[in-house]
Amino acid sequence: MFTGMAMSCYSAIKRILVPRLTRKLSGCHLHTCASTCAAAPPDDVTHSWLTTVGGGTVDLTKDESSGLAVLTLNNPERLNAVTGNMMLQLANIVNDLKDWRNGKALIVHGKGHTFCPGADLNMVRNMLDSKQGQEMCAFMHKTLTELHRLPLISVAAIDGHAIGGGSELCTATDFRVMTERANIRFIHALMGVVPGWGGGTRLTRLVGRTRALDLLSSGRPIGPEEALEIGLANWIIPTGHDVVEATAEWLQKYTKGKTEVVRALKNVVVAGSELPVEEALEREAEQFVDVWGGPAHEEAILKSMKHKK
Ligand SMILES: CCCC(=O)SCCNC(=O)CCNC(=O)[C@H](O)C(C)(C)COP(=O)(O)OP(=O)(O)OC[C@H]1O[C@@H](n2cnc3c(N)ncnc32)[C@H](O)[C@@H]1OP(=O)(O)O
Repeated sequence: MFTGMAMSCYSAIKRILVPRLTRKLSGCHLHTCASTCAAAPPDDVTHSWLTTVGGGTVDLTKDESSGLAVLTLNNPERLNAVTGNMMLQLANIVNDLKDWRNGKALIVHGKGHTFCPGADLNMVRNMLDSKQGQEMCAFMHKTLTELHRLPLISVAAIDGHAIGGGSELCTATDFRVMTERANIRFIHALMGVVPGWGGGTRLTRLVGRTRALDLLSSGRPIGPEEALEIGLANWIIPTGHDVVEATAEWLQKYTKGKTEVVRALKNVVVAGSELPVEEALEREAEQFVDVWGGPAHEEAILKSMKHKK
């Protein structure tokens, strides 16, 4: 009997603790899952030529008290096309945001009245050899996957064009808001390629198989009304408002809670949408334990409030 009990204790410990320890030891959490890491080339290989393609910057401002970060693609002469240098800066910013403990939300937008027309075509023209294409794709694929998994509620604020890689970038946030004059365009097929920054997969999950195939294979622009109707966009920014300010105000309904609760909720949703169900359920339980009895929970229980609205 003792042996039987010991065995069942052992298997329970093995089932619950070993995967957690393994994850901790390997440093593999939601941001850096092994499958995505495997897609990327060694960093030094890609960095060596990405640094040679300059122009533009990616800027980040972080407000420690509200927990809101604003990421700006800043290459307005080329409508914020993404150069190699900007790809590296974007990856560094995503890494920085992973460790930002006060972070609750992120707005991604483009400088001037446009979002992003994808990769810098001047760069793309010089890298038609498939090895560089593969390296650039793997680098952006990893960066945007990690952006998508950040424990922050993220929104792409789209004014003007989101084309090619720009349309892929806007699928890497949790929400998309658009101005009346904005359009999202998966132009890839008309350029003789398919999405390579993870946007094809994210689009399919967002709008479903048939609609994704329609948008990807036609390469037609999608305006704000249609984007809203098919669930690609979540709000239309009223004309005449500052895009970032209006988006920050719109976001507030999602970020009223305490930082740890907002972050835990995002982690639950990432796990629920990406992991096999048993693993996702385990992650959800872990996030629950993390916030149970915490300051937000204690405050709410002590107030014993009624939720009438
Ligand atoms: C896996 C990733 C794959 C990719 O992302 S590949 C890139 C796909 N993107 C594209 O093909 C978009 C190309 N651009 C366009 O179609 C048009 O510029 C666009 C966005 C409709 C805007 O048209 P307009 O409003 O008439 O503006 P415009 O054409 O005069 O552009 C203003 C300046 O911006 C430049 N620009 C636009 N998109 C760019 C890009 N992707 N790379 C490099 N430069 C780009 C454009 O060349 C022009 O510069 P300039 O005034 O000629 O010096």
